[in-house]
Amino acid sequence: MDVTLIKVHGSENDFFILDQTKLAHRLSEAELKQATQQVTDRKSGLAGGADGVLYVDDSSHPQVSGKMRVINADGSEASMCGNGIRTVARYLSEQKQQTDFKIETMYADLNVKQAADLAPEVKTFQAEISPVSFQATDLGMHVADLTELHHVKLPALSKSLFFTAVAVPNPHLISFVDHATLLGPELGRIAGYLNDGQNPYFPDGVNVSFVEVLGQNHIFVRTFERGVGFTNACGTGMSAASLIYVLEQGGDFEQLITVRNPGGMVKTLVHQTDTGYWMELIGNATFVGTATLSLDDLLAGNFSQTKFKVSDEQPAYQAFVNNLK
Ligand SMILES: N[C@H](CCC[C@H](N)C(=O)O)C(=O)O
Repeated sequence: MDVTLIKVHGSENDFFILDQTKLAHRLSEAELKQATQQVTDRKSGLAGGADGVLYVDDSSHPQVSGKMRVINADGSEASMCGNGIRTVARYLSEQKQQTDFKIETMYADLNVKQAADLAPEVKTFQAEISPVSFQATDLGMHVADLTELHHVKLPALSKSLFFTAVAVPNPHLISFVDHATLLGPELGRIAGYLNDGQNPYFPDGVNVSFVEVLGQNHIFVRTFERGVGFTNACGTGMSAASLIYVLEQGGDFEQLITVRNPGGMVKTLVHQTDTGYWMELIGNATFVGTATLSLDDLLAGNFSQTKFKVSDEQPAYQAFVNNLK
């Protein structure tokens, strides 16, 4: 059985899209994990590897155009991927000739829509990021007897930093830092510990982001992702950071927030309802190239004979990034 993989990225947080509806039969859970670990490997994987694989399927929910499952590079499954859902939205938009529709994810059917291009030839989509929860039970967090973590010091992690934890719905730990700390070793040290599988605070791991405020409604987010490590950007991390920026650091509800990241830039909007919060994440959905190979080769990690057909989109994205101030 042949499989087609599309290499995509949102802010250079890169993935392969695998549309299971095109297969003769669905992959087993073990095959999903093995295929992901093989194809994403930065040394031996396909086309330089990736941060994860986005598996697309039909949704059984009414008025929902498709379903997305997120498997991290280490084979663990996540409930959501903000950069990834924008690329899946573009894929489904082109498959189904729709521009405003819903995608089923683990905990919610999320609204997605095509947005005005952020720059010439930079295809742009926006996605609803929700549900949002501060509950320790939704975060897989065990910090003393705290049920929520809002701007608190955790001496076991750092003598000086303050942390807020939020699920969107995947788990995020957010800390606002100065420029030197943003770029320094602390993020890797703290996140490496919280994702070691042994620590008592986040036994299942957590995405950790350091955030620097650059100006009003202008932040920089650097993330160490659960199941991956450092990535060029984390869509749910940037959305979570935007929410905490509004709640704790003077950001504005309902105003576009410019979020810089090592891979580029996205825009976010933070909304408040009478029951809580939700965000919108607006950013590129770049298709880098495609490859078709046998499932056996994918599962075995045999990519040496695989033809990867590069698209013409990356130069436009690079020009967009080069023009960012
Ligand atoms: N590593 C994340 C999933 C991918 C999220 C990130 N790539 C994004 O764009 O939101 C987790 O395990 O929760």
